[in-house]
Amino acid sequence: MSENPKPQKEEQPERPTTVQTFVSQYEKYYGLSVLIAVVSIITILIIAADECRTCFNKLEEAQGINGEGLKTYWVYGRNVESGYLRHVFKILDSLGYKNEPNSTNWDLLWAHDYPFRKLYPVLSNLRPHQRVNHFPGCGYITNKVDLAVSKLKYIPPAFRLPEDKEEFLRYATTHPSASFVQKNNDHRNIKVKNVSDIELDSEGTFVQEFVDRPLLVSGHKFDIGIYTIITSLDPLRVYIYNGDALLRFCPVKYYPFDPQNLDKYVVGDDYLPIWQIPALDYYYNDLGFGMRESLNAFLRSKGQNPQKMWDQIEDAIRTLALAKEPRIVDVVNKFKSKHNFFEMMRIDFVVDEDLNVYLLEANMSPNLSSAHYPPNQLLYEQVLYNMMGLLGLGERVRKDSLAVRLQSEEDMIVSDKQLATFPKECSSVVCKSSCVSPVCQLCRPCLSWETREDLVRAYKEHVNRGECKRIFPPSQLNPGSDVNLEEYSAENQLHYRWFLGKCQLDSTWC
Ligand SMILES: Nc1ncnc2c1ncn2[C@@H]1O[C@H](COP(=O)(O)OP(=O)(O)OP(=O)(O)O)[C@@H](O)[C@H]1O
Repeated sequence: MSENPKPQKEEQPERPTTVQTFVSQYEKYYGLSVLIAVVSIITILIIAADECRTCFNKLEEAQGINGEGLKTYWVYGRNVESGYLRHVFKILDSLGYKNEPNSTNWDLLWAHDYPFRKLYPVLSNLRPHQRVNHFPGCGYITNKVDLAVSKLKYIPPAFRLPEDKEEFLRYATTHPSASFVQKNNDHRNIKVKNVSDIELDSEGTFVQEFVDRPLLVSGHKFDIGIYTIITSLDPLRVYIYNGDALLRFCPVKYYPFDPQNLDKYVVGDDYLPIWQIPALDYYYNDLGFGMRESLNAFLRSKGQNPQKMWDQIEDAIRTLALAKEPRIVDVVNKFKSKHNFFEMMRIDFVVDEDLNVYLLEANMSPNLSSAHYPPNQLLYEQVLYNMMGLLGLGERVRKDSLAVRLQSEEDMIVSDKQLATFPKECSSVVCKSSCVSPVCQLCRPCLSWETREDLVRAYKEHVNRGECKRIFPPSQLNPGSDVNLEEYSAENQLHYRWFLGKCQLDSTWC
């Protein structure tokens, strides 16, 4: 034995066979491949995650979430910088909106001018939550000629010239005591004329019977402007701002009447404001009544019943909206969804000595600037505030966008039980077995998705209506509204019935 043993001979590896070489090579490359695959998958995942984040950001952007927690609006109109929309901006600001001039992701477009021709590519493809303050085709109501010659109840007879010249002359012959005003589309410079002075061949004009014997206050003729909001077409829902009305007086006393003196019978830009009318001074200036209540108090003091006048005004608005609805719907149908649009206009009336009401004009973008008459600021802001509330543009639930977020939030605001009506009928055998009967159509199993959505909107409007009053569907308590369901479209009949059902459960819906 040697003391220093030789280190054992290292075991020599066995020399590999061809197959073994192949397997070993394969394992080497396989390991590498797995490594490459794993690295690739991780890379793909990282890129995908990043993409997802971008997508999500884009989605948020598309929904109008701007990270600052503010809803956004966009303005369309000429010379907006001059400030005539100041009160609109103020209300939007207080409701948590910010102006986004360069974005397409706005929640609300406030258009002072008719926007649908110039902005058709944008407005024909709106996202569900985006709202615009006009309906495409609203001109069927607000265009002066269209309105005047529509031969509707409450509108003084009017004739398009030169087309209806013969008809006009026949009318003038059979109504020898009538006098007329000739107007054009811009309506300016109207003047009472004898039939012989009317320019019968003047293109683009119309002639309208003049409402004589107007109701006077302190000797002044006046008109009444009613702020009217159409929230939906097909089914139709129309509201008025019921907190007040705009009363504008002619600057010069009506009698002795002189057709040459327009200040006696035309309410112009420099009208006499209510706070300068002696007979209303106590009600308006001392008691703090609004314009509407001041007039009511004045009429009552003369032994007249003002309700006669307001009932006719509501009926006139209802009649007008119902008559024009189908034509506006035809235009709206060229757009992606009718639910993007609403309308707020001011409809002007004159009243005669017997409190008969005449509808003269519907202004598409009524003046909301108090620059000329600063005390009107409160009226304009209250009209806007109540209108925004009604339309859900100033919801109580704080949102970054008008886009719907959580279903649970929506359910909290309105769920099936709020929409349920006619409990007895809906649990009857008839409604259990079929949806044919008109009332059964409102029971939950029979409600289409689209109808349910309409009812959700109607419900929200009712609870958010503030000082707005529903004019259509008409109140079931209003004796002035003789409802003839046959004259309504199927959608409007269904909607009317639902309001009737709500009214039977809770009188605030009547
Ligand atoms: N047919 C009529 N009968 C009696 N008065 C009329 C008639 N048409 C117009 N007027 C008077 O002339 C005023 C202005 O007419 P209208 O509203 O038709 O035109 P406008 O110049 O566009 O007015 P606005 O400033 O209200 O837009 C009315 O407020 C009313 O006092």
